[in-house]
Amino acid sequence: MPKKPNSARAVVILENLAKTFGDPGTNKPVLEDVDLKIAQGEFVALLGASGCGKSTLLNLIAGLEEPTAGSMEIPAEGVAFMFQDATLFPWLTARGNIELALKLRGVPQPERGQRADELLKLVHLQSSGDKRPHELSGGMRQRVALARSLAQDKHVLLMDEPFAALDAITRDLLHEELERIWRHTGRTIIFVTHNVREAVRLGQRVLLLSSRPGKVIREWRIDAEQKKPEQAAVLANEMTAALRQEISRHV
Ligand SMILES: Nc1ncnc2c1ncn2[C@@H]1O[C@H](COP(=O)(O)OP(=O)(O)OP(=O)(O)O)[C@@H](O)[C@H]1O
Repeated sequence: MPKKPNSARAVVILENLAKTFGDPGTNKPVLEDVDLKIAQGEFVALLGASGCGKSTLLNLIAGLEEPTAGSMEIPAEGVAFMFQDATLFPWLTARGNIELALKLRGVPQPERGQRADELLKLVHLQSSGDKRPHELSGGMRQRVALARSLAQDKHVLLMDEPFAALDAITRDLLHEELERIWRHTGRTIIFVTHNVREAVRLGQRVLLLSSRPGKVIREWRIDAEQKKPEQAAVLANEMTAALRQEISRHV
């Protein structure tokens, strides 16, 4: 079981982080004054309106974009990333896609097969390792993508709307899977979504980002009790109201 967030050390620390695309003299910042500490083993859901800068924030943490201002501490080993589209290599099998990530990490060839099999088992795809992406359903492809991001063996995993394109039943199933894997591996997960139910279902902490500029304007801590259906529905309504208020303020 991951430690409680309050008692664990911070593994991601953002201070006054800002990002403006293009000329800061003429363009408005997308993100401004983002202050955030994420504890080891924590599951954080980032919620916000479309275009508020959620992906930009993940890209900054991943080092894919440079901040315009502020400071950032992330683990020296870097972070793993999982996107909305599985972006698997179509000419490789599910196992081949995972093995490639292991190879890029420097895992020696003899170990790769066994490690890939373990990861396939972890995402419940042990019997589909020899299938190519086009032979898999959308949910199965996202499982392969999850196994591939775990193959990078980084403690921090960034997930950018990984289940947004899936149907509701598959998404619910993958929520269960992800929660199990998170508990099993003790990873720190930062999960972007605009789905309030998904944020309540998965997050130990849900952060609401404002729009233009994006900054953290509210946060909810969610314990096991609050994840029970009735309380979760109340929380989801509260978050929806806050999100709507933020969208109308912006409009
Ligand atoms: N490379 C870029 N160059 C210029 N503008 C960008 C770039 N990347 C993102 N933006 C702008 O920054 C803003 C925030 O985009 P971002 O993708 O981070 O939002 P988001 O909250 O993830 O949106 P969504 O929920 O719709 O995916 C948008 O207005 C977008 O057009």
